[in-house]
Formats: sequence, structure tokens, C-alpha cells
Amino acid sequence: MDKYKIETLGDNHISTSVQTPLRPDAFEKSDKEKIKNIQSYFSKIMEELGLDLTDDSLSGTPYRFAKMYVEELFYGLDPKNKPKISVFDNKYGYDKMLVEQNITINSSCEHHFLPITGKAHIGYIPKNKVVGLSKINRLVDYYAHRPQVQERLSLQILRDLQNTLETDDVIVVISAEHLCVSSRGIKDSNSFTTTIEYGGRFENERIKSDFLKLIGS
Ligand SMILES: Nc1nc2c(ncn2[C@@H]2O[C@H](COP(=O)(O)OP(=O)(O)OP(=O)(O)O)[C@@H](O)[C@H]2O)c(=O)[nH]1
Ligand SMILES: [Zn+2]
Repeated sequence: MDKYKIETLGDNHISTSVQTPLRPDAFEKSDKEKIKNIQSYFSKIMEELGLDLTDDSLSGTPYRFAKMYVEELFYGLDPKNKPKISVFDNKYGYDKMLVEQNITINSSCEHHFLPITGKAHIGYIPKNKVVGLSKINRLVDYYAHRPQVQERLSLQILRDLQNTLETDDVIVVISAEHLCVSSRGIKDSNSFTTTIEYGGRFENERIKSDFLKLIGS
């Protein structure tokens, strides 16, 4: 099958190794039901920590926590929340690099469920299609709002854009701080992590280095 013709619904268009591991019944329950259950489980965690849930500052926390998980931090797990990415014909015949820089990354590490915060820089060289600029930011936001590892986040964005734009000529750089490294464990607050994933013409050293110069790397 032509890889560019695959439906871009959910993760179905990207190879299994790059997909977020989900249970087959991941979306059988409604968001409301998930919030109700997580609220109850999180109350138990708080109680186990010895917290008094009758305190008026703590009593609403299990609900706030559950709502935050389902609706705010992890809405990118559910394909129904995937933004519609509008693409247009490349009428102008623009065939040089387009770079979208400093895209905010707010994600969560899947090993510790702590924040990953940073920036993504994305470049592509259009063939027949161009994309609405803000849609690149929206796509990054969607894939970031899942429990993630940075390598997989980079690849999910790359593969999606390659399919949407019908070209391999895409590059994704992410630099991010992982709170699991900076605020617990080794507690190294100076280090950050950079990933770089690309395909097509970005394999060419000169083109890749033009991109890296543009983003100031
Ligand atoms: N490759 C990769 N590793 C990550 C990412 N986020 C967190 N990690 C690492 O995942 C690893 C989990 O290692 P474990 O040894 O199982 O967990 P841990 O005992 O909490 O490890 P420490 O953080 O070293 O205390 C840690 O080294 C984390 O730094 C990521 O995006 N990519
Ligand atoms: Zn972590």
C-alpha cells in the first residue's frame, strides 16, 4: 500500500514500534467514567499517604487529579482528540525548507509520570502539499499529551508529518528537561535531552546543517 494514502486517524498510519502501547479496550469507557474511577483510585493513594481527605483543601483533589489526567495531561491518547490537519496544494511551488521553531513541549514521562518541558523545532521541504503553520504546533501538542519517552514523541511527530505532507523530507528536533532527571533521582537540574529524527533529503549533510544553523543549534 502507498504509505502516503494510509488514513491519518489515530496512530494507525505509523508502524507498531512507534505507536503508544495501548490496551485493546482503551476507549471502551467514556471520559466521565474514567474520571470517576481515577478519582476513587487516587483517593486511596492519598489515604495511604496518611492524608485527611475531609480537610477542605484536600477533599477536591482526587477529582481535580482525575480530571487533569483525562482531560488536560493525557487527552492525546485518544484519537478523537487528534486535531484536523489542513493541508493545501503547493500552488506557489515553494520547494525550499520551511522551519517552525520554538514549539512548546509540555509532556509527561511515562516512567515516572513527571513533566517533560521543552521546545520542538520542525522543518520540511514541501512537494505537492503545504500545511497550515499552526497545525504543526497542534500536532506536536497532541502527541505530547500522552505518557511519553522523548524518542517516541519525536518519531510519532515525524511519521505523522511525513504522511500528512506526502513527503519523507521532514526533520524533528526536540530539546527538553525531564523532571524525573532534574527534580528526583540524580537531581541534575542542568542537563537536558535533545533528540533529532529525520528522513528524505534531511539525510543530506548540507541540508541538515542548514536546518541546524537556522534553529541556532
Ligand atoms: N530513553 C529515555 N529514558 C527516559 C526518558 N524519560 C525518562 N527516562 C529514563 O528512564 C529511566 C528509568 O530507569 P529505572 O532505573 O527503571 O528508574 P529509576 O530507578 O527511577 O531511575 P533513576 O531516574 O536513575 O533514579 C531513567 O533512567 C530515566 O531517566 C525518555 O524520554 N527517554
Ligand atoms: Zn521519568
